[in-house]
This record gives sequence, C-alpha cells and structure tokens, in this order.
Amino acid sequence: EYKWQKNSLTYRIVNYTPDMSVSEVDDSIERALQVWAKVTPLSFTRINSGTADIMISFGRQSHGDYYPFDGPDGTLAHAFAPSPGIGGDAHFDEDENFTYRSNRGYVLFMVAAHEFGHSLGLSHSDDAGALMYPVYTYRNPETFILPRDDVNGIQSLYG
Ligand SMILES: CC(C)C[C@H](C(=O)NO)C(=O)N[C@@H](CC(=O)O)C(=O)NCc1ccccc1
Ligand SMILES: [Zn+2]
Repeated sequence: EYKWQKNSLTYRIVNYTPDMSVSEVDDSIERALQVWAKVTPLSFTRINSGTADIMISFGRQSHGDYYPFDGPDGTLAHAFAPSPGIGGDAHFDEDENFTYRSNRGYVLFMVAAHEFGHSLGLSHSDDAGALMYPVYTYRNPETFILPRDDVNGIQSLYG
C-alpha cells in the first residue's frame, strides 16, 4: 500500500550511534516523529523489543538490506515506504557524524524527520524549502517549523 492503514504506529530504536548520548538520540527521534504527529491523526508508541512498524537503526556500508551505504556524506540515511516487514523502517549511515543541535555534522533530528516522511509514505519534494526536498540543509532544531509543502503532502495522505 502507499500509506499506513492504521493511525497508531509503533517504533523501536534498535541500536545507537556513538556520535551522541542515548538521551540525545532518544529525544531527536521522538521530536522527529512529533513533527508529523502534530499535523496528522497519527500517534507513535515506543517499544524496546520485538518488531515495531518503524524499526530505527544505524549501520554502515552493507547493513542487511539491498541498499548498502556509501561512507561519509552522500547518502545519509534511507527509509522504506509503508508496508509489512521492512516497510517504514529507517536506517542511518553510521559513517556520518550525527549531532544533537550543532551545525557541525548532520542534525539527527532533521535527518530523522525527513526519513520518517518516507516511512509515512511521502516521496521527495521539488520545493527547495521543504523538509522532503532531497538534500539536507541545516535548520535550527529548536525553531524548526514544518514547511507548508510538507504539511500539505502528509495531510493529503492522512489528513
Ligand atoms: C536516494 C536516497 C537514498 C538518498 C537519501 C535520501 O533521500 N534518504 O531519504 C539521502 O541520504 N539523501 C541525502 C542527499 C543526497 O544523497 O544527495 C540527504 O541529505 N538526505 C537526508 C535529508 C534530506 C533533506 C532534509 C533532511 C535530511
Ligand atoms: Zn529522502
């Protein structure tokens, strides 16, 4: 299918990057999911074992799917569109330097918010100001507001 057929989804942080503290990763992931929860009927519940709808993990190069990562820069992460199994899962390239809020490295919150757009069924946008624009740009996570193009996109699926 092209979207989740249920509004309450589960997620699991399967492993952690050494770039940040556990609580910084947890907070970044939770806030990235809230970006989408705030503008849809979707809710996200964390589980710490078993299989969640959205399995979140860090890996480098070949990491268990057919889409190996490419070392530093380039591809930062990827996520699978809604479906059973790998659908919804988000993988982050461990060869990147992820940060909590500094503009040195990639802000995990921002990358995760983009990936979760894919996990929910969004493709890339050609609006250069959109979160779903294909290329990462630094934005202050403290003041981030989901751009209108992304709100329209997700509400066309789950509004
Ligand atoms: C073809 C895919 C697998 C490329 C991949 C992506 O879009 N993942 O969602 C990715 O890591 N794209 C890079 C850009 C690139 O590879 O040229 C990126 O910065 N994605 C993360 C991102 C993009 C926009 C906002 C926040 C984060
Ligand atoms: Zn993307």
